[in-house]
Amino acid sequence: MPFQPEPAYTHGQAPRTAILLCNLGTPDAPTAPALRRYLGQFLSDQRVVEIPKPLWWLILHGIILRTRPAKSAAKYASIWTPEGSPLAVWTSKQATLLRGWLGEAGHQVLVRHAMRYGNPSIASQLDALKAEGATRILILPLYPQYSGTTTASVFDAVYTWAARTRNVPELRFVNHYHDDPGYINALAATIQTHWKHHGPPDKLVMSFHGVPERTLHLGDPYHCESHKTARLLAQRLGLQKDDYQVTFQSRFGKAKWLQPYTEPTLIEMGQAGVGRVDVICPGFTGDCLETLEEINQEAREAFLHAGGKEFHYIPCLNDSNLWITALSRIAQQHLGGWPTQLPDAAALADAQAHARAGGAPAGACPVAH
Ligand SMILES: C=CC1=C(C)c2cc3[nH]c(cc4nc(cc5[nH]c(cc1n2)c(C)c5CCC(=O)O)C(CCC(=O)O)=C4C)c(C)c3C=C
Ligand SMILES: [Fe+2]
Ligand SMILES: [Fe+2]
Repeated sequence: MPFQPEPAYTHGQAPRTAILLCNLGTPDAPTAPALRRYLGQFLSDQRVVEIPKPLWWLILHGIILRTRPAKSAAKYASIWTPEGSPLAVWTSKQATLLRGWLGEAGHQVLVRHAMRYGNPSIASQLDALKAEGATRILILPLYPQYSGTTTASVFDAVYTWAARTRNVPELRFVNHYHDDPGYINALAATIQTHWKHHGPPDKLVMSFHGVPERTLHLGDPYHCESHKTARLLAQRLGLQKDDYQVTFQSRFGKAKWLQPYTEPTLIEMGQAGVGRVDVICPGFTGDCLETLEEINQEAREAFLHAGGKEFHYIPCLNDSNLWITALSRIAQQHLGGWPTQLPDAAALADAQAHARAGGAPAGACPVAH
């Protein structure tokens, strides 16, 4: 792909630091055509589905994209809000709050959010940050646990953008924060607040998004990081082994995924006489289809149908103060050494002079402007 032309005045630009919060992405509307576009992009990513391309292309276009979009659209319609898809709403809100939090802490950094699939795309937001003058960009995925299927795929999109960019900003990447004390503390506080009003359940289920089991054997740390999050959270809540259970949800396809599976486990619990379960999804930083529909609707119904008495869904961290505080600390740790103040008056005047001259400072370029 040819490199895009870029304005030459950026040669003399004063440095600015930026953060790009990245999430998975969501369809633009709860309709079959929007779902087809979204799922087509998502499920064509070889990080997500590792089946060899020609065979997978046939299955994806011949079967999945003919049947799944309409079914998924109906599920999305059941959780859609007047502002849009919950995942998009929370992600955008988190970026706005993080900008404010960092500003309060005296850091004048640019903050935007992007989606790996759908809109706003990672490439469009990196272009926008560059146009706003960002010369250093921290890539911060909203996935606490690293997985090749999610985190690395975000990084791929950044590398692809960089590979077609002439003047590449400095880039840093956050791999994970599954054991970050602020993140664990924010989760614990959400649960404790719920228990203050409702008392503790018979069982706390911590449900993480699943991945194919083979990725664990091929070196993906996601399984271990999910279990570490759960262990730290249980410790922080003072729970014993029998008080909680880690499960994996959202299985896709016929292959074996990480076990135990969330819904079958809840059914077993209902059948075994567990009266009340509380379910939290610590791997999701914002509520979305997988938590609001799959857990709070489908899994709830399955548990109650199997004999369970009470099902409490504990929402994701979303816009909680403790979570945004944790996120801003995680960002600040990774910004270490990068200036986070607006350029001083002299640097700005210098940059403006270069911009007016249409190029770099006099004498700094090998050619006259
Ligand atoms: C096909 C394989 C999939 C893998 C591997 C996978 C991993 C994975 N996903 C998330 C987070 C989210 N997934 C969401 C939706 C979703 N996930 C898959 C498939 C895989 N995910 C599909 C097909 C869908 C779309 C919905 C559907 O049609 O069923 C979402 C919600 C998006 C939303 O719009 O609300 C999130 C978030 C993680 C963290 C993860 C691996 C660790
Ligand atoms: Fe997923
Ligand atoms: Fe493990």
